[in-house]
Amino acid sequence: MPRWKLNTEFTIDSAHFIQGYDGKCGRMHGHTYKVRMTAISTKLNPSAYLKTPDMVCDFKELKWAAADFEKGGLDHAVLNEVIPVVTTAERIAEYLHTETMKRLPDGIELIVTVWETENNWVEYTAD
Ligand SMILES: Nc1nc2c(c(=O)[nH]1)N=C([C@H](O)[C@H](O)COP(=O)(O)OP(=O)(O)OP(=O)(O)O)CN2
Ligand SMILES: [Zn+2]
Repeated sequence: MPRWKLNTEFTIDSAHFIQGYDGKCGRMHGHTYKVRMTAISTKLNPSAYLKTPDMVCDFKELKWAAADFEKGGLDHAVLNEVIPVVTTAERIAEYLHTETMKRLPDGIELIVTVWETENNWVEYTAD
């Protein structure tokens, strides 16, 4: 069976602190998070901009979080004010997965990878 693996990467500059963390990460600080979205599908779909079934999904739908906070994304947001759970990289990846899946056609497997620093990253998939 054919299988497409669509990838896009973007960055989000944002502030956060980890509630309950007994150390420096418990204080407000910032990261340039790098995010990779991997969308896997065995069929192609139409999109809001292309009515024929020729995309896994539109890259635009995978990159919504890269937009400015005031335009619905997470760039230049205080993550603690947006994400309703503790803002570890693990939970940020889970949140991005949940919110992105709402924007995608059915039948897509999504993998979200979030780098908090160059050397620290997490990968999230919902099974
Ligand atoms: N499993 C996780 N561990 C930590 C997370 C996380 O999201 N998941 N987050 C943090 C903090 O947000 C912190 O900002 C990161 O700190 P740290 O890894 O210490 O990064 P530094 O670049 O400052 O590293 P140094 O070794 O202190 O220079 C912590 N842990
Ligand atoms: Zn941090």
